[in-house]
Amino acid sequence: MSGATAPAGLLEGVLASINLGAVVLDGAHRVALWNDWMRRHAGAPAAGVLGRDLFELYPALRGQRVHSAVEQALRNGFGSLLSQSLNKAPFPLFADAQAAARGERLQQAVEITPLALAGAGRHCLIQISDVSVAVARERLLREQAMVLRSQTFADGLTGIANRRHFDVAMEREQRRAKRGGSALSLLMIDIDNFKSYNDHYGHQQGDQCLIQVAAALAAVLKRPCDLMARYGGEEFAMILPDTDAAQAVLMAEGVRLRTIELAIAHVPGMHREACVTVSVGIATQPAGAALDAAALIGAADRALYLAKRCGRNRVESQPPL
Ligand SMILES: Nc1nc2c(ncn2[C@@H]2O[C@H](COP(=O)(O)OP(=O)(O)OP(=O)(O)O)[C@@H](O)[C@H]2O)c(=O)[nH]1
Repeated sequence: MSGATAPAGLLEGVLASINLGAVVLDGAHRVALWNDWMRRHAGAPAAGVLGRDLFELYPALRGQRVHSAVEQALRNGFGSLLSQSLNKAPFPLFADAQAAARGERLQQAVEITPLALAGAGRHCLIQISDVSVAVARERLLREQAMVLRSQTFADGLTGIANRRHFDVAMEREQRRAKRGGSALSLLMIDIDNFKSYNDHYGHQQGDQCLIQVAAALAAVLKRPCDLMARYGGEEFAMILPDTDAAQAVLMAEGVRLRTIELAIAHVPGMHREACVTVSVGIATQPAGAALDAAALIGAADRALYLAKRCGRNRVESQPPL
């Protein structure tokens, strides 16, 4: 052992300087130590709290995780680390007076450790660290992840679900329909003679037309479980869970009429109607049938092809094979 002795006041200096709240309680929850960090963030000088029961100072802590962890430490000698996700800010501690006025507490990580002090019975040490920066960073990362996730599932031009989203939703709804023995319908929707529209008005106006049609068709859907996606260039798809063949025809007719209502002028002479129209192919998996997604998509594609062959601006159905 070296003979070096600590300078006087070393412990007090350390306690006053550490970037951490340090509180010591005796066996009756009375505050035996309250460091300078606590004075700054709780707005309470040590003199006002020493000797007082912590749970009288902060009655809101009674019955909470901090309370039971203190009891555990004092009665059983077990320490606890309170999970930040469950105990975001148990103590009324604030970065500064403005944050206190706004009621914005520091995010806290709290550790409670039993202390065996010779001749003084069991005490416990509560250490509180400010984890606000880490929590804010975590929240930002989570938000960014959500934005990225929504971007990977949204079509860049129209903002509706993209093909990847469609594929995932189709598999999910197919499984759900099989499990629940319910019907599932799929509509394939294609803008008629869109090549002429693009060639005549230009690609930019073509894009505007796609945006308008996508928004109008998405508004036809009323139930949260329905999904409208951009399937390819000028082709859209609608997944309609719990929808039988007759209901699917009604939806498809709604889609066709809604497009006409937009009254977007088509190229004179290149299209039978004066305005932009769509053809719709329908396929339905009847309640109780066990099909796969490819069979339903294949049938809706055939139905769409039939609608095009029969003159466009119409609705056709085909049975899945
Ligand atoms: N402006 C624009 N045009 C697109 C986009 N994606 C696909 N297209 C165009 O959509 C047109 C599709 O043409 P076709 O597949 O020949 O079909 P169509 O002219 O609509 O004829 P039918 O489907 O038989 O009625 C092509 O001219 C593509 O260039 C897009 O994102 N923006």
